[in-house]
Amino acid sequence: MSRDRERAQHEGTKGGGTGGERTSGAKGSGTGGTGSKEAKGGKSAKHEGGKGANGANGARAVSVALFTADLRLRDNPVLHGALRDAPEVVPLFVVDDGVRAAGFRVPNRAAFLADCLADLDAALRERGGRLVVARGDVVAETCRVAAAVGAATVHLAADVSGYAARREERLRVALAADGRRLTVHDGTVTAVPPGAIAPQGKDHFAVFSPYFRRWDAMSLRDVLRAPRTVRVPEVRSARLPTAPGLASGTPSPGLPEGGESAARRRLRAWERGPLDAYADRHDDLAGDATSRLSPYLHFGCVSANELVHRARRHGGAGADAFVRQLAWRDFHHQVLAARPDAAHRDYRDRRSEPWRNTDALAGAVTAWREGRTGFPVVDAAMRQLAHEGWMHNRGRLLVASFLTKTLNVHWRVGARHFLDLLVDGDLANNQLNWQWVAGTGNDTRPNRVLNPLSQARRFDPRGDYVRRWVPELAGIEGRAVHRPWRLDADLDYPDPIVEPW
Ligand SMILES: Cc1cc2nc3c(=O)[nH]c(=O)nc-3n(C[C@H](O)[C@H](O)[C@H](O)COP(=O)(O)OP(=O)(O)OC[C@H]3O[C@@H](n4cnc5c(N)ncnc54)[C@H](O)[C@@H]3O)c2cc1C
Repeated sequence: MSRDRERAQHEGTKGGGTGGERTSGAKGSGTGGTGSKEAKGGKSAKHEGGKGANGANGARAVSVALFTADLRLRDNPVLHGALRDAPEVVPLFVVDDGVRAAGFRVPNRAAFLADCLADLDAALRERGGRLVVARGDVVAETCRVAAAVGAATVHLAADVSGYAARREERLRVALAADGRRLTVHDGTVTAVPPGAIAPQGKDHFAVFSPYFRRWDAMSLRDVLRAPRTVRVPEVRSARLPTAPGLASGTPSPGLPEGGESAARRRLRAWERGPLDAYADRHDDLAGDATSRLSPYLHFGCVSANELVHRARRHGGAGADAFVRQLAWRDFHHQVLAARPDAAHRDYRDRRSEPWRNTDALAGAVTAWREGRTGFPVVDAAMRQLAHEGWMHNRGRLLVASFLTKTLNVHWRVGARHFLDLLVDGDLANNQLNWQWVAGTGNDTRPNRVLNPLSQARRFDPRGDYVRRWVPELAGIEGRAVHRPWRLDADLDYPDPIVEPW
């Protein structure tokens, strides 16, 4: 049975709506979906007596909330579940060697992560607790901490990548071997859990529109309050990591501040400001009219579930359009959950053009990376990425089209560069959006090529976005900035690397 099917079957075993949880462990079935009832009758009793873990005999009862992509106190089913289980909780973050080894810890996301952890620790301290930090293999470290405090249960968010699936399985087996349980919470990372909705006889939706119809009709779980107090038992903790301690290299200068507090400030400003005009303005490159919540969603500083609830309450065309974008996020997550290899392999290839040899195009790829293609709107977007670790969605679409459709360079080359820089760099959203643009994903128009010039005229009609990011062209007024090759001016700006069309 696929992971999603299994999850779907057990969806709602506890918690209902989109917030199911699966507990497994002690009895040793080794697979998920045993349901909390069965697991509670398991070997955990051994710990109640043996290690003084559980409250039944009057001893201390402890559980572990393992934070991963849910670095928040509000609306966090993992923390909520751990606190429901036991009066004392270890809020644990493991600086995971596996993430670093896979090349996913890069300076921009490391800087953001360091902010998130500091903010989470401060929020826990306000509530009488603190964040416990460990370093090393996430499974070994979690088991070590659970054993040190005599925890019967570890709580974890369900997540979709192949790495997350392996982590969950390894943790389940290792904890069960030690007589402990793992409870996995759906609806923590996404609003609607992957697999909760699927077409008849299939494990995921490959097309967005029918997915959205079902997604929109789902009743979401209620938003959970942040706990008032968190009691943490005595346990050794490493120091809070700093950005340089998480990844070497210099972060981009214009990164946003990470953490749940910063996410709440951004959310409030977004709701008071651009949200109402989002339906009309979200494609305006210079307008800064999108939420910029993507890094906070990626690290779980705010939950997608809460954002959907709040937007629906807010109402209006802007909020509806915003909810639809959040559904795109869930859509890509359910594809990756069902097809983890889509992170690296074509989901399906319907392109008419073959890929070109990247070595032969090394100069063009470097120009693309550095924002020196000679197409101002492409270069502006690439320079925004380098400076802010973030790029406007319209920019992402057109630079990805330029690389994969105009230069015919494989999408993996562009996706890797994005993952190296994006502070919201996310395996599901990044790889599957790249595939969508490249014509190997779910796009219904696989051979569509975005023309940089017409895109620029449409989405940067006055040229403000280009002038903001390409200082060599800052003196050119109006939309003429989009075609510098037509100007009779001595500009320190490259000629187009391909013939403009
Ligand atoms: C080639 C390419 C690569 C991308 N890589 C990533 C990535 O690594 N991480 C990432 O979070 N998004 C990625 N996106 C999707 C999208 O560009 C960003 O989510 C969006 O620009 C973030 O800005 P925002 O928070 O202001 O978005 P808003 O417009 O305010 O949208 C709200 C939220 O909806 C979600 N969302 C919006 N558009 C999309 C979309 N097309 N697909 C999935 N979710 C979406 C995001 O979580 C976003 O924060 C990529 C898109 C493309 C075309």
